[in-house]
Amino acid sequence: MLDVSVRKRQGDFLVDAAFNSPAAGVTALFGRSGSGKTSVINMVAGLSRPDEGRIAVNEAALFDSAARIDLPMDRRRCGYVFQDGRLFPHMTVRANLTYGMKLVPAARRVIAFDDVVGMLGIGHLLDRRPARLSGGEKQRVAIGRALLTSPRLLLMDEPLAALDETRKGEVLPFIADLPRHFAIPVLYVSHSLDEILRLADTLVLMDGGKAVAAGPVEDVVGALHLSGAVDAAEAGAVLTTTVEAHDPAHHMTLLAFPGGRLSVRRMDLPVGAAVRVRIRAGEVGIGLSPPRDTSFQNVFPAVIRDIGPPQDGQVDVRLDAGCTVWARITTRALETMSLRPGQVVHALVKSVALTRADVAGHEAPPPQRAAG
Ligand SMILES: Nc1ncnc2c1ncn2[C@@H]1O[C@H](COP(=O)(O)OP(=O)(O)OP(=O)(O)O)[C@@H](O)[C@H]1O
Repeated sequence: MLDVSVRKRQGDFLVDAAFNSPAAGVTALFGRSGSGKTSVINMVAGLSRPDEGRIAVNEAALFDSAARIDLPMDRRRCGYVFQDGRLFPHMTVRANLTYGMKLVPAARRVIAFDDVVGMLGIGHLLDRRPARLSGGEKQRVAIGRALLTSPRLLLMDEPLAALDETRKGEVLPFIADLPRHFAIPVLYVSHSLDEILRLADTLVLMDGGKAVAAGPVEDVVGALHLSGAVDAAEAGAVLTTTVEAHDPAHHMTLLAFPGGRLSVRRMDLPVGAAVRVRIRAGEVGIGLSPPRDTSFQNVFPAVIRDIGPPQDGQVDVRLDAGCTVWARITTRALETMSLRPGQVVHALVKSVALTRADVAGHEAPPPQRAAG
């Protein structure tokens, strides 16, 4: 278990954040700029000292003001990957990597050089200096250097933020595989919902210095929708589904979820694989009866739970289809259809975005849009 409960005044800003998460997989700290994400991760690393609180990884206290524990950075055994890599420019990649390793007594080295180099695909770069690496290669080396300190927790503060989309796509699968491959929990700061949906198991939503929600990603995404922590275009639902069957004749795959089935573009995954999908509110409409003449492949019954406040002529409607799905419709449609809470309707899903296909331990494909 990763246990964080910290209080610190920084000028006018008060960090007062408490959350815990399983010390396994990726825990993401998510929130708007200035919400306190970096402040929290820096306190975990030992780069900044809370006024009071407790930080523990699997019962090992790194900081505990009541017990007067404040381990120095090197004894916290946290690997840290920064946004800008921070490699030593005068050293080769090999020297950068072994630098991290030599910081740790040989008896405590549980992660092997060859394993890290092989897993990150950086064997051909070992004799180069950082100036001759691409941004994505630099970040892979920075991750390798952090791993080779055999940390008990890997901290990553926006490690992809400085990369373009292509480079991000290169590095992201490595980060996704880290926790399982090396059995290391990762605490990951990002303000990109796409990244978080690809990577995270647990989501901590930060707002105004506080952790306002924490839990499995699928649960907390509902809170994101309500809190305004994501832009309207990004808001929606995230569901974990299971591959139920393939329809090779139509190049489709059927995904089972609590409300029924979703039909998406064919995925190369075995039946039974767990797949995380995202259904943006703007991609969902509402019908009073199941439409017969439509190209929509994904239509399922649902009950209206809430109708949000109107904004720019649109409202978000919270639907219960065995799990929460949001639909964004016009206020005019709301009035002409006389929609109200408790009513049984049909959700019409225009498209489903696949965000992660390894929830049950399978390889993650690149994100793709699937016609629905
Ligand atoms: N040393 C400091 N002294 C005073 N205020 C600080 C200090 N460090 C951070 N702050 C303030 O604390 C708040 C939270 O900053 P923090 O960097 O933790 O946010 P963040 O969520 O990581 O933001 P971003 O996504 O932009 O990196 C900000 O208002 C910032 O100005």
